[in-house]
Parts: sequence; structure tokens; C-alpha cells
Amino acid sequence: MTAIVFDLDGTLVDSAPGIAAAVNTALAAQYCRPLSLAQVTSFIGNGVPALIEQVAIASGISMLRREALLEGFRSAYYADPTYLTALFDGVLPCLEGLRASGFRLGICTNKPEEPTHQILDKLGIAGLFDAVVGGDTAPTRKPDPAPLHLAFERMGRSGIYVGDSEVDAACAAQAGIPFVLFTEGYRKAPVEDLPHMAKFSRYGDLSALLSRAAA
Ligand SMILES: O=C(O)COP(=O)(O)O
Repeated sequence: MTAIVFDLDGTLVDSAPGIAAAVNTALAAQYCRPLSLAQVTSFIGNGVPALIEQVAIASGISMLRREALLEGFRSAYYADPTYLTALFDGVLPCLEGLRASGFRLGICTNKPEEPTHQILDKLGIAGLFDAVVGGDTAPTRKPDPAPLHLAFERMGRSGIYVGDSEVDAACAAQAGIPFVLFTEGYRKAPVEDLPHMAKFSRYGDLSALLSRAAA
């Protein structure tokens, strides 16, 4: 148990405001009304194609215009994926502390690799991770267990997955990997509905929790 793999959106970074801004830019180009932050947040977690499909359904956009909506989102979001995006409180010292205690760290997100790397770079945490698996790295996405297995394989170690959502909990359960739930992210269901070995709401508590779990 010497590796900790983290989800990204809703776990390490609060990215929903930036994703919602790019969604609404893409919607405006299709002459559609903006969606609320809460609505867009509820669509995050299954990757970009699923996000755009749900936005299109909510906005009454036909199948024919979905490709244009997807392109509009990509050009707005990839221009600066750190716009309105920040680390949750206490993430940086927590990650540095885990590295200093000897843990290897990785990322397994459904966000595509390119914006994932841009976010890790610009928020100053890229150097802390030994493996980064995005939504387009493996042939399948979470909740399929393959991307999570790949992240641990790349580090050559076993360990724990830390995430915030139904998708993350289901992925860890299918992979047979212990799951720790961050309760302040983008989860829709009550905490009790997500299988987890432990939960936390403040990054200041995570290091002690993981050290106990790994012992
Ligand atoms: O749905 C996405 O694009 C990313 O979501 P995740 O970082 O929570 O996996």
C-alpha cells in the first residue's frame, strides 16, 4: 500500500466553474441559453463526450448539432483549462506531505490527458505525480476499472484510490482497490450510497487517515 491515486475534478481541483464557463460559451455559439453551475456540475465525472451529451439533452440540441457543440466546448476549454479552476484548500501541503512520507502519487481522471497536464502544470503540482491517466489514455473510461489498474501499474505499486463521485467509487469497487471518499466534491448521491473504506472533508485530515489505512 505505497501508492495513492487521486481523481482530479471535484477531488483535487474545483474545476466546475471553469467547465461551466466553457459549456456556456459553446452553448452561446449555438444560440442556446446558459445552464446553471449546479446543472453543469451534475454532468461532470463521466468524461467530455458524456458531459456534452447531457448538455445537449438539457438544452434541446439535436444530434446533428452535437459535434459543433463538442468542438465549441473543446476550443473554449482547452484555450485555458485553469480558468476559474483552483486546488481545494489544503491540497498542496497534503500532497507534499504524502510524498515526504514515501508515498508515490498518481492521477486517474476522466478528463482528457491534455487539459489534465495543463492543469497540473499551471497549478504547480505536476512534479508530485509519477503517473497520470486521463479519460483518453486507456481504451475505456471510469467506472471501467482498466484506467485505474493502469495508473497503479505505471507506478509499479498497489494502494488506495481517492475520489469524490459515484463513478470513482464504482471504479474502485470493480477494480478491487480500497476507496477513500472526499465528501466536498461533485457527488450527487448520499455518502452512504457510495462504497468506501473511509471518508474525509478536509485535506488536513487525509495524511493521517491514509497512513493509518496503509499500515
Ligand atoms: O468528467 C470529467 O471530465 C472528469 O471528471 P473526473 O476528474 O472526476 O474523473
